[in-house]
Amino acid sequence: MNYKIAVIPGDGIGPEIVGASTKVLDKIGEKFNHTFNYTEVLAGGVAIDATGSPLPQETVDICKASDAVILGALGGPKWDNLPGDKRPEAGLLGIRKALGLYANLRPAILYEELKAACPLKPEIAGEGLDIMVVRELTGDVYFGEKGRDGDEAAWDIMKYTRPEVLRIARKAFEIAMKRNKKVTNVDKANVLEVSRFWRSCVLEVAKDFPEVELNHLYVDNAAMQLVINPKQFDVIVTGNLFGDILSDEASMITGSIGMLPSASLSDGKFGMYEPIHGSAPDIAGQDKANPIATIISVAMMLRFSLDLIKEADCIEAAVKKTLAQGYRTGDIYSEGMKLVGTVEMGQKIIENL
Ligand SMILES: NC(=O)c1ccc[n+]([C@@H]2O[C@H](COP(=O)([O-])OP(=O)(O)OC[C@H]3O[C@@H](n4cnc5c(N)ncnc54)[C@H](O)[C@@H]3O)[C@@H](O)[C@H]2O)c1
Ligand SMILES: CC(C)[C@H](C(=O)O)[C@@H](O)C(=O)O
Ligand SMILES: [Mg+2]
Repeated sequence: MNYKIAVIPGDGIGPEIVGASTKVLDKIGEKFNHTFNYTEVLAGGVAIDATGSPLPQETVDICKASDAVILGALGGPKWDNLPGDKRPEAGLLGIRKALGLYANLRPAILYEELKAACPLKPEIAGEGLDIMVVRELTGDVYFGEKGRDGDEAAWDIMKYTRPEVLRIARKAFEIAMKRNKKVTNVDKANVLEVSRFWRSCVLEVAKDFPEVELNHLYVDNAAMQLVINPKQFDVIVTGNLFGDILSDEASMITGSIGMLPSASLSDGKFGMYEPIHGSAPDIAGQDKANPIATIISVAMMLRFSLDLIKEADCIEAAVKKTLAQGYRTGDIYSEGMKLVGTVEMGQKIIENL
């Protein structure tokens, strides 16, 4: 089969990690007889430099005409002083919104091989830690009304509508039905009206899933529970802002932010696949970035958007094998392991496909 893939390398380490993952995908194509046709498009800082806009219309059009999108990371210090709507990050929010990608699945899995990189005590992290953070991605304070009154005040309105909450809650319950049938709703319903509303919508959807156990945590408690008892979680469903923060926290439990992939999905098969981390300006261009989050994001693309399950399994198995052989980028390195760069990590994974 032939597949059309839009590729947004972006800024900082973006081109390095995306380069490693498309090489993995090419090898999968060879092995399983598929052709992946890439169209590289601009977004973020590099798009600002080339076109003046963080999200050129051409990028949106090409993404819409593709089967799926792979994104590296957008943003960096060079563009930090631009006004909000001109920043690289506005390009990321814009593409998520334009493609209707309301459900962001961020699986935090602690690989057996990476136990030494997990900062939690072994008895806390335990065996087989596997959490799915389902983050709402096109609403909340990210997309509410914004304003600024000169030097006096500024505001970003936190708002959710009923259809927005119902659809993300449904997604979370459907995912839980295929896992351990437990959903933890995370909000701040003790303080925020928007959270009380969110929770009432989640409760409404829960009625359609009587087999799923539902509990609720306030976000501050959830942040604490993630480090004291992460094994209690199966699926976490939460809003855009809380999900952003909690998924970075969950990523560290897996050893590094360089390990956490994500799928940003709409209702159909289409999706954008992006690591949860950023452009890591501190290590950009130095062959130090861990490409695994992006490579596993590509496996998620094969699984969710292209229905290529064997191929996705093959990538995930190759990543595990490479870790079992002791290869580590700096972020997941521990004593006695073999330190490799981005390129070599990618090559080892390809050899293990
Ligand atoms: N999806 C995205 O495009 C995305 C996500 C988060 C942040 N950002 C942007 O990226 C820029 C930098 O943000 P930040 O520094 O807060 O977060 P970051 O995730 O880029 O980096 C945080 C820390 O994690 C490390 N790190 C991140 N990814 C890594 C990897 N693959 N391998 C090894 N180490 C890795 C970095 O070196 C850094 O020390 C900002 O402009 C921010 O807005 C973009
Ligand atoms: C860069 C930023 C807009 C983005 C977000 O907050 O969604 C990032 O932190 C992420 O987690 O994908
Ligand atoms: Mg984030």
